[in-house]
Amino acid sequence: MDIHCRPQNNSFPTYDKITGPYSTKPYLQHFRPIKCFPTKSPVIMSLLVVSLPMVVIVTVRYGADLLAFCRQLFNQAVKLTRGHPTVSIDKTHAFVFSNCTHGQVDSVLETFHLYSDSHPSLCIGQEKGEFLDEVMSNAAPRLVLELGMHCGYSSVRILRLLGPAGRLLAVEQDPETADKGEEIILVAGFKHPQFQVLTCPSAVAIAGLQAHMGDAQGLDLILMDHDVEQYLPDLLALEKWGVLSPGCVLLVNGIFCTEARPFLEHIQARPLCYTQRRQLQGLMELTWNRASDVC
Ligand SMILES: C[S@@+](CC[C@H](N)C(=O)[O-])C[C@H]1O[C@@H](n2cnc3c(N)ncnc32)[C@H](O)[C@@H]1O
Repeated sequence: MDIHCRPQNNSFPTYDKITGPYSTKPYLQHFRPIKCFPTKSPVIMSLLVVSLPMVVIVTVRYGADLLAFCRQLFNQAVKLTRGHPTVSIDKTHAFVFSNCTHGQVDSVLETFHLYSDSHPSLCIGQEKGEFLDEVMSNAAPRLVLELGMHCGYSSVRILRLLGPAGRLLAVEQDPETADKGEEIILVAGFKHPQFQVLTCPSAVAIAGLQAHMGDAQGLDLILMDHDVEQYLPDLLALEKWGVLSPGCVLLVNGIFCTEARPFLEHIQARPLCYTQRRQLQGLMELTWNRASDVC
């Protein structure tokens, strides 16, 4: 294919609709045809024919990954240039509410991911979310307590893996955040008998927990993702009120924070009561061995 380059004397030609660009006779002398694609070469042509299917296969197979990678790079660059803006519950809620498909739980989670790709977010996110999924699938809990509901991301993850008899008690101390989180849970398609939002500080929720447990014998899984300084007092209160069922799984986020040290010292000093299991990026899985008399 031949193309024409700009005229040397900068007197750029007008576009002639009938004969096409740069082809009217008076201007022809200004242009020097250049061969930009030697299509007549059989070697190049056969290379093209051979490589084209490979390009198509690679694009189909890895196109989404490549796109996601490029998007992440772009978002990181945007974050760097913008500095460190603060987390906005209103913006998180508005984005998820107006961009997800209502009633489709996967769409709600994907929209959260999309938002946190380019905005600061407090949600545990996809990687830890998948870890939470695994723990949920293994434990098959009946009653789950979530401390720190925020905008409902982890609540939605938990609810979608609960069995038909399963229930979630989600605690959030900030009333506005609790309303927004609850709305997102409803948008994801969950109904009120499946979950209850307790709008109060964790200590208050734990003290009154028995009233919300229904016919459940105890808590089977607890996600702690609220105030790290509150982890130990809340664990002690849970022990005191006797609401942990034998084998109860604790998923505790932010375990590397210095504020989490008293909590870690407590469980490490009681190896008969607590078994430390897996850990991912500061999200630690523990089990409570109530069977032991010492606990
Ligand atoms: C890190 S966010 C939770 C994120 C959530 N787990 C998720 O992945 O979507 C922490 C939330 O805990 C709440 N919070 C902090 N201290 C609390 C407390 N003592 N009791 C109840 N909620 C608390 C905050 O208001 C905030 O919304």
